[in-house]
Amino acid sequence: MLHKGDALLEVCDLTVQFGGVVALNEISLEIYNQEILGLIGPNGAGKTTLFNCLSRLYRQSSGDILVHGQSITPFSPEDMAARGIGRTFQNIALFETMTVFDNVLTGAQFAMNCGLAADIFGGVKLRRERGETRDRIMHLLSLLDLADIADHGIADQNFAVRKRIEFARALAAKPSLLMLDEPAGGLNREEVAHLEDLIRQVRDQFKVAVLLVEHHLNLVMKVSDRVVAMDFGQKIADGLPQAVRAHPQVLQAYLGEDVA
Ligand SMILES: Nc1ncnc2c1ncn2[C@@H]1O[C@H](COP(=O)(O)OP(=O)(O)OP(=O)(O)O)[C@@H](O)[C@H]1O
Repeated sequence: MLHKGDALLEVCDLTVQFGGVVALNEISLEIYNQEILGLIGPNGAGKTTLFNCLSRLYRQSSGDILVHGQSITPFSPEDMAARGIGRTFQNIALFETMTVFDNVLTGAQFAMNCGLAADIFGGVKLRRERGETRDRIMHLLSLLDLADIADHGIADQNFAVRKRIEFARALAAKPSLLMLDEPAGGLNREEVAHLEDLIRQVRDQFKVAVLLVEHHLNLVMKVSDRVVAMDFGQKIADGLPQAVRAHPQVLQAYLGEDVA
């Protein structure tokens, strides 16, 4: 049984306003160690705003976010990786001129808080010579079925492969929470099934908690230990996937969409 004291991350009465638009309205939720939390909600519910606030790309108007009980309000996005919060992006931003291996290596550099791009590029050769980092990255690449293309460039890789590379890069930073922003976007049915296995495998092997923001409801319901549903910037349900799926306010929010 999970207790509040075990929370890895706590969102406390968080409000975000863009001019007159209240994107998040006093939302509170917790993420526990090594749990997979799915975050769902129709368009405009506030999922991306919350995600960006957790990454410190956005600043809240009021409320707080705690990681291991400590407020992350003063931190920058670069600080977050060093504090064990990793993320992937909806629109993949990989370094096009670098190899697959070196792209993943940049994630390991973030973990060491070498946030500046200059440090990353300057440090690549040095890092590469360090056996432990290399072995760890090769292990990650194997797990993600990328080992065979470790020395290949990014430019030739298709969308699904790029997503796995981004996944590997986020894990290279040794996060305790991995935030996945619509990882199923643009994937076919087979690739989504693979992603489902991958998310569980990653949680089990790397002992990370996972926050999964996703429109693909079947994936969320299958893979998550717990699901939080949002609508109009508020939390409308929080519980086991089947209970959230059947929740009247969730059904109402998704009226006309295939949630049941
Ligand atoms: N940068 C911004 N400036 C102004 N309004 C914004 C900004 N970002 C989000 N919003 C507004 O905040 C509300 C929540 O948007 P958000 O993108 O967080 O929802 P979402 O649940 O991620 O939606 P989607 O599933 O379509 O990505 C919406 O009304 C949106 O128009």
